[in-house]
Amino acid sequence: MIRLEHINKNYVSGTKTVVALDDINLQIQAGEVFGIIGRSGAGKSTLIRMLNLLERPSSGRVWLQDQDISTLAEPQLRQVRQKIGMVFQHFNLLQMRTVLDNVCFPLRLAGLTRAQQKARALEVLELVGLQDHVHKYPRQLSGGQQQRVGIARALANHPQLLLCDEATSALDPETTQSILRLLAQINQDLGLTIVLITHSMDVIRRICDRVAVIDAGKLVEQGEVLDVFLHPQHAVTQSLLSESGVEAEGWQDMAAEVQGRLLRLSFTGSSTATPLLSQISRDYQLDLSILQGAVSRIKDVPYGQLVVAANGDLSRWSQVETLLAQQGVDCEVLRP
Ligand SMILES: Nc1ncnc2c1ncn2[C@@H]1O[C@H](COP(=O)(O)OP(=O)(O)OP(=O)(O)O)[C@@H](O)[C@H]1O
Repeated sequence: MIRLEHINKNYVSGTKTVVALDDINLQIQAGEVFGIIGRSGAGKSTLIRMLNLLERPSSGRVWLQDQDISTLAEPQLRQVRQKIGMVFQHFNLLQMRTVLDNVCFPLRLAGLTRAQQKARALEVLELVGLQDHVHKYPRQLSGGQQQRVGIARALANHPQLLLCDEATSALDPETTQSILRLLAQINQDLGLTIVLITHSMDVIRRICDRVAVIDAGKLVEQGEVLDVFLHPQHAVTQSLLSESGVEAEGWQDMAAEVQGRLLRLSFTGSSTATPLLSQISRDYQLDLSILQGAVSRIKDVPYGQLVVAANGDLSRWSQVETLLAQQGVDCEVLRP
């Protein structure tokens, strides 16, 4: 759908050059929800703005379907941008215009008549659940409702791609959930490709199919959300996960106090509901103590991680490993 090829972006201010993006290669598939996560200053905003060329790369190419859009002049780019909607952290609504007029705005720029603008605006406002608020002004709406207007405006021109720039960062947790549910529904019902940037692993966990981790302008890790959550490779990914409380970490502090073989067990899907530990304990006469645990969901898939100490006769350990593998549980030996 959209592909970044060897993208570099430098900002020069005075004698200083800031390398905001360093050789980024990224491919986003049609129909997926793709999350980009990183710490403050990592380059997330610069990266998402490359996808609609609100920022031009210092070098490298941006492909939308089979077209290299990085070489287009502004007038052609404006046409391409009509197919790429964008949602902003602080909504960016016109305060002196009604909800309806805010959504009509991009349709007017696209050359639709007033009647066509109104018909389409009402359609997308209904889609985001704001049909009863069309004549209000932004200041009369809650933050979540304002973001719904932002989403309706972004959807007005039937985009193929929706970019969300920290779309839920200014919202409280409950409103964040309702906006994330709306984005997931739009992705499913309209088949719309969504790219979002966030500093929250919770946002990634709730709606993304794939994730890329960016650190100091470099893409340090990417993959399916489930794989990255269960087997994070890069130190930044590991610390973002452990801060978000969705990874079973912190076991090191307790490891010295317990004896036996230390294991990290990763469960997904139906294996999270299987009483596997009691079965192993009973059948192999092992004492199992849980040092750390986290159980959650990635999109609709339950998953969990447990750090467990196993004590007793470990001579039949290979059978335990076979049983775990048969049940789809990944077993990593943290201490033999
Ligand atoms: N217009 C600019 N001029 C100079 N430096 C810039 C400019 N925009 C961004 N930068 C720098 O580029 C780097 C990446 O910034 P960017 O805003 O993309 O990061 P971010 O991950 O989105 O951060 P945050 O989460 O805080 O918004 C930072 O060091 C930032 O200071």
